[in-house]
Amino acid sequence: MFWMAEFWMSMGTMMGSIMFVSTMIQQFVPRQLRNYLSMWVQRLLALTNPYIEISFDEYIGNEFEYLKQSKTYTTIEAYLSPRSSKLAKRLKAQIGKGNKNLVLCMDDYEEIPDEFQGAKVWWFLGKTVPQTQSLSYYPVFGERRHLTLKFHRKNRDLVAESYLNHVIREGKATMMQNQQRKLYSNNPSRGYYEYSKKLWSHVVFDHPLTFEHLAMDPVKKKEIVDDLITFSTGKDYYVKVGKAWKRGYLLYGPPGTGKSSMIAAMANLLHYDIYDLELTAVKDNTELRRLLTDTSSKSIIVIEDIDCSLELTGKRKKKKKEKDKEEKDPIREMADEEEEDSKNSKVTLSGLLNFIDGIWSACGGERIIVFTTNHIEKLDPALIRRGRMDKHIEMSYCDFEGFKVLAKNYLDLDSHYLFETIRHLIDENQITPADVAENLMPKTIDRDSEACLKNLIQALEKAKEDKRTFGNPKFSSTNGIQGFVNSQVFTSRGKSHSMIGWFLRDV
Ligand SMILES: Nc1ncnc2c1ncn2[C@@H]1O[C@H](COP(=O)(O)OP(=O)(O)OP(=O)(O)O)[C@@H](O)[C@H]1O
Ligand SMILES: [Mg+2]
Repeated sequence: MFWMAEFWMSMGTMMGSIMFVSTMIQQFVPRQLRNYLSMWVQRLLALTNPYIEISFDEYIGNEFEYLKQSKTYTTIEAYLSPRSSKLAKRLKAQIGKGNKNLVLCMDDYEEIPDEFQGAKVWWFLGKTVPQTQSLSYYPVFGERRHLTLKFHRKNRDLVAESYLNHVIREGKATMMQNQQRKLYSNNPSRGYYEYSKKLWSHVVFDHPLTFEHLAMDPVKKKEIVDDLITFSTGKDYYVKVGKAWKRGYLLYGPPGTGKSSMIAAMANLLHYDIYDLELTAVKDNTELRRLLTDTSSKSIIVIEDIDCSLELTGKRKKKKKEKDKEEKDPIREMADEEEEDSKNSKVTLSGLLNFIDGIWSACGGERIIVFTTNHIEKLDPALIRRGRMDKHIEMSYCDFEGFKVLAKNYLDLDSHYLFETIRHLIDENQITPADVAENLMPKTIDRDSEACLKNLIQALEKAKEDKRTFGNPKFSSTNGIQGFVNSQVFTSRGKSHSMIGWFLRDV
């Protein structure tokens, strides 16, 4: 016991002496000499210390200017977040973007190890606390954190050339995943928004639909997913072949076959924003260009019902003019024309072609352009030729494979004795996935699966009966009962069915 007391007493004396010497140095050694001495001490330590440290500050700037949060720091923080939650002993919890979930990150003065290609490194979160507190609007005099990366000097090249790039790449990917995605729609060029100069307005895009939910041929589905992933990871390839980093998809098929649903699945797969472009609200080609340059990269630009959009700019106006010509006096006619011109979009086909693949589409890159249509045969071949619309995807009626996907989604069923009956009926009829989905949707609180399957069988039998009476239906109705529907009904309702309308309906 006695030796312990003596040990602590001598320790105390030693600490006291160190403190005394350091106070003396602070008091009597001039600052410049102090800095000089400290530099030499650091150099001597570096000779014996085999570890190298790189520090990343939370804020950029100095005390005399407004401090900006460093993007590098936040990216590294995002990279470390999943590792911290596994490895750090003390963690801080923050609410993630959109108040959705808790994000864990390491607490101050914590250290976590990481490994890269066999090399071990350590990350340490430190902070500098100001000596004196003063009031400020800006975080100038507040606490400043810094992340320090420590590694052995033999790994210097590996860290500088590969590891840091890996950290930034992964960090950015994590940030993308945590980010809330947006569904933008263009504002009409006349009216309030013209003065506020806001071309797009947005809502949070939070649609749960993924490729797994989509009822379609599994081989085709895999091909599309592969194509999208190849595109999103193909930056270097596009640079190599000298192409703008964009890809066009044309989705065509009858109503209710999943064209809009596929756009949601694409956005969810790639974590891209969606820009739903309503062409009829665009004043002219110049505005179309401005809209494009105002989109961000990592986005899907959608023009729904493209056949209806183009019709509005040309043919329909002409017909009306011809009809009215004989009935009106010339002055009235001119005034009406001017009024109509100011209302109608003057976007031309060539403007749209420029929009897709002209020099304007090269701004920024990483954009997907999607057109949807119920009538591919109505589209100008120039608009959909490969290179503009690189991939043409036909969305079609539901087959048995598609039904199985929907039965799993809606009823959590992999098999059922009624499946065989449905297989025969589905092969004999044309029914859209939207109709199948509607029939499979439980209508009672007990979610009786068998009743839903019977509903579907009933709808399919009715469709069979109708087919016998009226012939093959052009399209199915979307109220769950198969019917003979004139295709004109769908053409005329076309424009009101924009992506945003669909999104809000589905949410
Ligand atoms: N292939 C599919 N897989 C899964 N669900 C589908 C599919 N097709 C349609 N649905 C269901 O039907 C609803 C309507 O489909 P969606 O809006 O995607 O059709 P659409 O092809 O865009 O139709 P329109 O041509 O009228 O715009 C969706 O919300 C979804 O619930
Ligand atoms: Mg649609």
